[in-house]
Amino acid sequence: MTFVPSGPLGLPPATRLRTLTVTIQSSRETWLDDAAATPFAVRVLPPGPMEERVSQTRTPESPEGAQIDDASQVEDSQDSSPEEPMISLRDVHKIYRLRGGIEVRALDGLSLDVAPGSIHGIVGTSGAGKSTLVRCLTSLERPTSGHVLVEGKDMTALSPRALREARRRIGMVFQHANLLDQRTAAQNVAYPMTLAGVPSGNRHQTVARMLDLVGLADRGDSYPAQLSGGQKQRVGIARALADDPAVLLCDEPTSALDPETTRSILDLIKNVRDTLGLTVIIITHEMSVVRQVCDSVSLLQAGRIVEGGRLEDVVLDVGSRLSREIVPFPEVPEAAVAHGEAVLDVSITAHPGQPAAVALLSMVAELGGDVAAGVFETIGTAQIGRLAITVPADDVERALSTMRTAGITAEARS
Ligand SMILES: Nc1ncnc2c1ncn2[C@@H]1O[C@H](COP(=O)(O)OP(=O)(O)OP(=O)(O)O)[C@@H](O)[C@H]1O
Repeated sequence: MTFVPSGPLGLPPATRLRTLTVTIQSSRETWLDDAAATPFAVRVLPPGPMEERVSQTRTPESPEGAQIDDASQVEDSQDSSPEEPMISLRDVHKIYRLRGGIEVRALDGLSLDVAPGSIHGIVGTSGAGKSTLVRCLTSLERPTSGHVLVEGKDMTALSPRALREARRRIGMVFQHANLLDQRTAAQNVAYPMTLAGVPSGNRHQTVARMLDLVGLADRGDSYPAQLSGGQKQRVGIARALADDPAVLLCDEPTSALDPETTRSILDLIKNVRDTLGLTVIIITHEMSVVRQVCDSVSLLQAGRIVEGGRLEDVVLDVGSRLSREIVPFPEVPEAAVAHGEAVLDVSITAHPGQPAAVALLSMVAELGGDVAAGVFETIGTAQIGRLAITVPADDVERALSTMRTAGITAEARS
């Protein structure tokens, strides 16, 4: 049993807290080593009879998929003011056609806006379309239809040359840093700039600045084998930042790290967002990542965003799937439930000055129940509590009705 201090939930310091982690299973794939050292990587796809249907994309600016060679032409027509989203996906479809004419709708009308300077989490189960989304965002793949706008530029309408420029505005961080083993940390950070033809004087300055920013100013001469997993990831982040991106796209950036290193890498991501004013997208299956670092979140399911919004709003919508996964109900071992008792799942929310937990606890006491387990989280200015309440099995309906009348969300655990 662990304890939380009192807060807006109005809990006495000795109230039980047990935080659980819910995982959305997701497998990530390998990225080619050399390609991953560039801001964009080639993904190794599973072998199989896959055939991509490439369609012409029609946009208002480029009828029938005409390509625009000068990015500024697009900028003029799609002015990116501060109020505009930094990233905007509009009705994006990605259809793969397998041999035999079978179609896989990897993205199925996905629309999403990400505000400038925000950290946006995208979660979804395996096969939901996360990798396809990453590839469409970075233009490694072209959507079958729809628009992908980054900084107001429609990536689906640019010529190869303009697209190369636009892609440099997106830095990528992967699950594994994928550093080049034969190069030092500094050389790894410099690599994308070398490819982009940045003069060596500027390169050296930028590398020093980036290594300093990620807390590795004194490790520039170290080779990857001499660095810890967290340090390698820091080098990967420095490399992603070296080409001065506006967007940092992080694909499972902490999935291979232990909890403490995860925390420090997320702090770093937050810090670089604050320092450089970046917009960050984090693809993750770890709800702790969403809780710790995201301002907003989207749930991707079967190629569509089915839930999402500001983290605080999402979590306060206690019945939503995202809310239940970000702040899950606590487990209650069968042995902890006495014969003749039933478990109720109860959710409460509170804001500063509006405590809710004490009222609930006295209601539970009146009902002859008890708190078997509880989880409390503070997100922004809101607090949410998930409690497993035991009540006499004969009193379940009365207990549910009493709580619901008091505006408390409660249901019997099946
Ligand atoms: N090149 C391809 N050809 C055919 N189908 C594909 C291709 N790439 C992805 N798919 C299919 O598109 C759907 C979404 O796949 P995607 O890899 O984007 O999911 P994901 O959310 O990244 O999954 P995971 O977390 O397991 O990596 C799946 O049904 C997948 O089989």
